Amino acid sequence: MRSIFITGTDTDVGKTFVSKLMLDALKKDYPRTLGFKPIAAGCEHSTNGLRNEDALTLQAASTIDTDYNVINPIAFEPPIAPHIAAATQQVDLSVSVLSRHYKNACSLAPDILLTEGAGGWRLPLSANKHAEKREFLSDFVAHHKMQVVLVVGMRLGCLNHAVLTYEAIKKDGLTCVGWIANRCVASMLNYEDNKQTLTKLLDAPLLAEVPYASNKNASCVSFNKTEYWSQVF
Ligand SMILES: Nc1ncnc2c1ncn2[C@@H]1O[C@H](COP(=O)(O)OP(=O)(O)OP(=O)(O)O)[C@@H](O)[C@H]1O
Ligand SMILES: C[C@H](N)[C@H](N)CCCCCC(=O)O
Ligand SMILES: [Mg+2]
Repeated sequence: MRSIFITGTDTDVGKTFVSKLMLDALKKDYPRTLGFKPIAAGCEHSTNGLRNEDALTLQAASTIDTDYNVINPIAFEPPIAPHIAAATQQVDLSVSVLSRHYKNACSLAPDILLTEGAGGWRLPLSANKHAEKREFLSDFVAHHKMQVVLVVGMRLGCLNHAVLTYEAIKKDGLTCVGWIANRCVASMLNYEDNKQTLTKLLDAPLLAEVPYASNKNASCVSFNKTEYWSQVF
């Protein structure tokens, strides 16, 4: 099984949008695909319990048919930082709890498991004055030695966010197998110059470019893979 973690330069940069396109593209070479959204903040009440749009998107794009709760085991209603929602509801958000859910997803024997983060790389799972008592979502990714794909939301400010995220991934001892340029805004001035800058600053290949979809629907855009895509996947 290949275990890929999808991180982004921030919340709302297109991790889910790109994950859906990746799951679509990967099923040719990896028949059993599974998207996994361990923590979702921002859910709607349904008759079956809380439901999150990202997790539903991943569920629909996966070839493995499984229960919602496997794909999204930890769901909070308010669209806020998950550790704050967890504290309010006295829910244990930790690497050990996430690992239990991760093992459950792995037990379905996917050829590829695509785990979508929440927010950016250093998302807190718990906050404590004492550094040794803190946990971050990145600790969970490091614990399972996942390969990381960085989604860069191509908008002003992304250079700083992309370089800092890349540095943190490396510092955590993980491999960023590539980055994806997602045109999440209608127009970015000097887009090509920004893309070229990132190809020089990030020591990881550009795997694909995703055009802007004016209707915000990932089914309406083509996923433009580079020559590096097939080397990585
Ligand atoms: N290439 C694109 N073209 C048009 N709209 C896009 C594109 N990428 C993302 N969007 C839109 O931007 C919004 C944020 O995207 P998305 O939900 O995928 O972000 P995210 O990084 O997964 O956020 P979160 O941190 O909440 O999981 C969505 O409305 C999505 O449809
Ligand atoms: C609600 C939002 N869309 C995400 N699900 C959660 C983003 C948390 C970001 C936390 C932070 O880094 O400030
Ligand atoms: Mg998302």
